Amino acid sequence: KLGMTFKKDEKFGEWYSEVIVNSEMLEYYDISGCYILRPWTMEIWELMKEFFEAEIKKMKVQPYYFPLFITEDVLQKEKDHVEGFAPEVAWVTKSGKSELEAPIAVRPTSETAIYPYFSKWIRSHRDLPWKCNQWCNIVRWEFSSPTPFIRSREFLWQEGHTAFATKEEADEEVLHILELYRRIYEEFLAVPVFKGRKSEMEKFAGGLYTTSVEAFVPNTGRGIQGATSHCLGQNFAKMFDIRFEDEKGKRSMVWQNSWAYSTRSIGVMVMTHGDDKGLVLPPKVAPIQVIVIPVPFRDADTVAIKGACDSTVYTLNQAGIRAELDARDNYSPGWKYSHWEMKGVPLRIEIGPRDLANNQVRIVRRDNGAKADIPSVDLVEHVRVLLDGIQDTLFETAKQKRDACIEVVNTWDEFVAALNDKKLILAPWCDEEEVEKDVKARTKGDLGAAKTLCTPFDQPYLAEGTMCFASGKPAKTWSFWGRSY
Ligand SMILES: O=C1CCCN[C@@H]1CCCn1cnc2cc(F)c(F)cc2c1=O
Ligand SMILES: [Mg+2]
Repeated sequence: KLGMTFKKDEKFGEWYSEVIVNSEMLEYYDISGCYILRPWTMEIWELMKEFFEAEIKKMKVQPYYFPLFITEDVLQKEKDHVEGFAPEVAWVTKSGKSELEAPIAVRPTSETAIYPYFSKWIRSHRDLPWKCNQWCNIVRWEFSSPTPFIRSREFLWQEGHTAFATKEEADEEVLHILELYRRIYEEFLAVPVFKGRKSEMEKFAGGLYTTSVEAFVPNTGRGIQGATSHCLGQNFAKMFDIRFEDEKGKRSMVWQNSWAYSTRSIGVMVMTHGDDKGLVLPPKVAPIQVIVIPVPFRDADTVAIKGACDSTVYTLNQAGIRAELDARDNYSPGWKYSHWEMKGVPLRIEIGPRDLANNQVRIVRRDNGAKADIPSVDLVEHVRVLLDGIQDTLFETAKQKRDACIEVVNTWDEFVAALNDKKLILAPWCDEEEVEKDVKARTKGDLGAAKTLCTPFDQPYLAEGTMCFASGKPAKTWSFWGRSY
């Protein structure tokens, strides 16, 4: 389908749905909250995975695959970690016509599937640090309105689960992984994020503390958790009896972390960069970075043009640039321009008789529409510079837009006004959970309540005597607040 019906700044929800379908990323499915991920998505997912997998391999993280199914007893093992989530768990109760002895859960996360085996495998300090990661699908029967990529009943993620002899080692890894997540968002998806710590209320209940990278969607004024890196402390070691014998023969509980990012990241990228012509892909995650299109003229030498296109694609591929040729004779050049713009391909190269005669190509940027005639001899260098330029421009533009949404507030009235103004709020907070609960209660509404998004590691100066915006008590920290996905 060519051309968009909806505009990003007018009907964001409809625009988003149209972009991901028209760009052939995703197809709707007959089960609510479930979606078909098509090659254009899977190739983006694989490009991110290539980076992340290489980085965790440097950390000696080993690949595993644990079963999709978890017995009821095992899942219930950790009460307070699962209890709040119980409504989201999907259960298998039958096979064919016969009832199962006991219902079996489909994994909503894999702690309870994995940790009994950590208990069995980890015996000595020589087994530590233990580092495990799996790439898999997860099922959570969410009830709030589903949004493709952002909130679905099944999604793909990686989940890392590690164990250490000391807290120091665990703390260090939490931040190392969080930096990888920042890089995935900022260096690959060109999406600006804040690193920070979740509040006691928002953290993973089963853990000691949670860190996250937080993104923001200006169009909806909602924050969104991009990825999480938790320190679990020794909570799960206690529950699952995961102990090791140290050098002196003393048995101690391990210190654990768990960390994940998911296909949600792809949805955030679409929302951030897409425009009214469709998807806009950052080159680092573009399955096709350059599409080459022959522009034949009635009596022009179509064979020579095709030859020039082939050699252009070949030269770019040899240079490690993902280039493809669209020589389909059943579509016009104009149709192809719109089609590949809809799919968000960063650069288009047009080669027609004039280009051939002047031994040049015409290059068009997807992000800003700029056109340039480039001598074929300097092609690779120019394309590399252009791709890097697009990557940087997308990030800087997104960062500028996100920063323009930040509102520093000091009073409740300013907070409410900023919230209704779809702002990302930075406010001084007394860091008390009761106050956080109170803010949630006072901002309940059909758009959802305000909550803390994170306490950013990068703290602005907090002047002596600054009061909490909500309680009037002495503020202890600056925190980001807002509505969220
Ligand atoms: O966020 C991560 C990183 C990867 C491993 N897991 C942690 C914590 C997941 C928190 N969480 C999140 N959602 C859940 C949904 C459920 F239905 C359920 F039974 C349990 C959970 C649940 O534990
Ligand atoms: Mg959830």
